Amino acid sequence: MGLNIILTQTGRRFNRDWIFNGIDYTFLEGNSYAVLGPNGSGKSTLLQLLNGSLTPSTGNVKFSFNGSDLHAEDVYQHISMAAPYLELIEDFTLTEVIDFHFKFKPYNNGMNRAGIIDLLGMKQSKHKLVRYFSSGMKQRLKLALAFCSDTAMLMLDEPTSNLDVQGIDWYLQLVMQYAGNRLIIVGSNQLQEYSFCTNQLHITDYKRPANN
Ligand SMILES: Nc1ncnc2c1ncn2[C@@H]1O[C@H](COP(=O)(O)OP(=O)(O)OP(=O)(O)O)[C@@H](O)[C@H]1O
Repeated sequence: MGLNIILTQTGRRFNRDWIFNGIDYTFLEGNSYAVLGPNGSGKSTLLQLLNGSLTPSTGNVKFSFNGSDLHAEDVYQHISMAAPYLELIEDFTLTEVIDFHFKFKPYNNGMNRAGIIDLLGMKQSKHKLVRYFSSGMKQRLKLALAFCSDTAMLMLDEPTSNLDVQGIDWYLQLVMQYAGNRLIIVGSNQLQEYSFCTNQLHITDYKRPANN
């Protein structure tokens, strides 16, 4: 399995404001990339282009899966994503959230519901409604769902938001154990959460004015 993404002269604007422009960049299967930049620079916007949920205003975003072209609207099937703006279903219990998620995505090899609850250390909270989880517990749950899904791309926007020091260590363990050989893209401005990435894309390099 493998997902590749090729950007050619890619730019995005909202109304008259160009967020970035002229990105030529290739994201290759099996590699890890950090998308870096200060608050409001356009990291989340670029991640949305890379997961097919937003179209570029100029230039191209081309996806391929196992060597065949993939339509942007089908990319979501091959992605697991964790981000502060993607909400969990608050009216579900932990068990229900896990079962619901894995109706749509397959488990990683050898993983199952009990394995995830173990990984989270949340046996006591199996039947607790997610709305009563702390913000750190919710973040851990989002990360566990993403890492334990068998998908070609792992997309993590601000993966350690709301995590304490132990939570950050726990996240780094997930990276070592469950990242596997997939394409990993991390949107971040905190070294601790992207230092394992072997490639870096700085949004500020693409703040040049647009021609159109
Ligand atoms: N739907 C939208 N309509 C108009 N402007 C938008 C929209 N989405 C994002 N923006 C603007 O685009 C810019 C980039 O936002 P984005 O969320 O991509 O930044 P970011 O680098 O992820 O920021 P942060 O680190 O704070 O999460 C901001 O100025 C934001 O206001």
